[in-house]
Amino acid sequence: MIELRHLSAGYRGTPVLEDVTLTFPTGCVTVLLGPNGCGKTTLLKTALGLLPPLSGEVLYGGVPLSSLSPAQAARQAAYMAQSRNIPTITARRMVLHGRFPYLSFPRRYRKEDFEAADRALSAADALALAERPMQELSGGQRQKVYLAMALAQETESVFMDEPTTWLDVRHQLEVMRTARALAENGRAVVLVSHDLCQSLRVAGRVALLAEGRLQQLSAPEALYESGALDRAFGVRVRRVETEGGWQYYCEEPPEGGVHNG
Ligand SMILES: Nc1ncnc2c1ncn2[C@@H]1O[C@H](COP(=O)(O)OP(=O)(O)OP(=O)(O)O)[C@@H](O)[C@H]1O
Repeated sequence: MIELRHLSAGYRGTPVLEDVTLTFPTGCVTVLLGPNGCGKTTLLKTALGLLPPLSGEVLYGGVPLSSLSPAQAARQAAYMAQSRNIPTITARRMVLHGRFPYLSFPRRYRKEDFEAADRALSAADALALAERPMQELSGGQRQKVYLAMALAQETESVFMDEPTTWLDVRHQLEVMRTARALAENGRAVVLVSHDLCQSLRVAGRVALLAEGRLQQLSAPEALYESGALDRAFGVRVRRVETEGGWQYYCEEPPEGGVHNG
């Protein structure tokens, strides 16, 4: 399990987030929610060791991340990043990059790496794209390949930064279903999304970040009932009960805005 202890994260000594204590348990989708620029990506990158903490600790299974090699860390946590350069390779080669942490010198893929890559392509509904060059794929198709690359890493924790960007509604729902299925199969899924309504439906727990702090960590229903979402986003979040459970939606704030307390 990955754990953040009194973590301050930011750039060049200036914190974006301070004193965040949070665990990402297995079997659960933890969604990070918060307004633009509140530090969601900064927190993910710090938890993954891509950005050094300003203070506090990141622990992987009780071991400080700073004491692990990049390959050891990458066998525990995979990252589906928000944007990246598009290399001139096929989708299958891209997904095989997810196997790097398992290769020893000389880096030659084994049969099991090809099998893991194809399992991941299949789970991300991207097997049909395997031989296509990345450069020729649409934004949504590429997004599926990046998801497959993260899955091919076969880690206990999977971090996804806005994984539904570029996807049409059906594929957005599929990615959310995949996130939930990964958690049901015992993984820890950490998801950043701007789709408040989908996030509240998929989350086991929501960490609400705003004003440089972790404001609240709770189940979606409790977070909704607290009114903290309305205050953080300056909207009115509403919900209706349907056969499929709660459906959330947002309305304009009342005149005069949403007040604290
Ligand atoms: N490389 C960087 N150097 C300096 N400041 C940065 C850097 N990257 C991000 N920031 C700043 O850190 C703050 C948090 O950015 P971050 O990308 O973590 O926010 P976010 O919550 O993920 O935002 P969004 O919802 O818009 O994607 C912002 O003020 C941003 O300008």
